[in-house]
Amino acid sequence: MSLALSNVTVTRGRNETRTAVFADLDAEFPAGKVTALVGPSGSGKSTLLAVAGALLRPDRGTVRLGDVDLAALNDAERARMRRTRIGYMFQSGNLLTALTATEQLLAAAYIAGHRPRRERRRAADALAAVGLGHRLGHRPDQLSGGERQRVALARALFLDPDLLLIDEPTAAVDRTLAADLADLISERTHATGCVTVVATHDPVVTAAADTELVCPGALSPRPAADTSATG
Ligand SMILES: Nc1ncnc2c1ncn2[C@@H]1O[C@H](COP(=O)(O)OP(=O)(O)OP(=O)(O)O)[C@@H](O)[C@H]1O
Repeated sequence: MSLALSNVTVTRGRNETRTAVFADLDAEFPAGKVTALVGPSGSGKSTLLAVAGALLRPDRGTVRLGDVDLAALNDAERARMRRTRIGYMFQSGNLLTALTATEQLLAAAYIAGHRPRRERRRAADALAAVGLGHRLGHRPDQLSGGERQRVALARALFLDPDLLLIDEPTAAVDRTLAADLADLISERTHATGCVTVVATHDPVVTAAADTELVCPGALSPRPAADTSATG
C-alpha cells in the first residue's frame, strides 16, 4: 500500500502569518521503502509529514493511503487512522517519563483499543527487534539518547502501521548512533513493508534511504536555495 499526494495545496497560519507552503504538490511514497524528505529549513518537511499523517488537513487535494483519502475523512475517522494505521516518531521521541520501555508500547496499544495483558510478549519482541531486549524495564531517564530513539521507533511500529512518519531522528545522537539508527529504520521498513517517510537534514539518513524527495515549499517567501533542488 503506497501513499500518494495529488494536487495538494497547503496554507498555514492566518492573517499576517499566513504562509503558502505547497501548491498543487504531487508525490508518491512506495511501500516497503524509506523516502528521505530533504530541503532547506522552512521548505515544508514538517508540514508535509503533518499532512501525510492526518494531523493537518490540506486546503485542496487528496492524500491517499492505499484506497483511503485522508484529506476527505471527518475528524473522528482521521483520529482513528492516526491511532491504528499510522506510526509517528517525532523529534526527541516524546516518550512518557514515568513508563518503562515495554509500557511505552503497551500504552500505544491501549489507546488503539488493544488489551495490554495480551500484548506484553509482543512488546518484548518488538523491543528486541530494535536491539533493546535487555532494556525492557528501563524508563526514559535510564536510557541513552540512542536507546530512547529505538524505543520510539519500536513504539511507532508496534501496531504494524501502513505508514511510518519520522521527523529528524538523528538530531540528538552522535554520528555512529545516527548511522545505526538510519540502518535500523531501513531494516524495519523493508521487513514490515510499511511506507516510511523521514524528514531529515542528516546526510547519514539520506544515504541509508531508498529514495529522496526534495521538499518544494515554502512558496512565500520562496527560499533562495530552492532552485538547486534535484530529484
Ligand atoms: N502554524 C504556522 N503558521 C504560519 N506559518 C507556518 C506555520 N507552521 C509552519 N509555517 C511556515 O511554513 C513553512 C514550512 O515550515 P515547516 O516547519 O514545514 O518547514 P521544515 O522544512 O520542516 O523546516 P525545518 O527544517 O526548519 O524543521 C515555513 O515557512 C514556516 O514558517
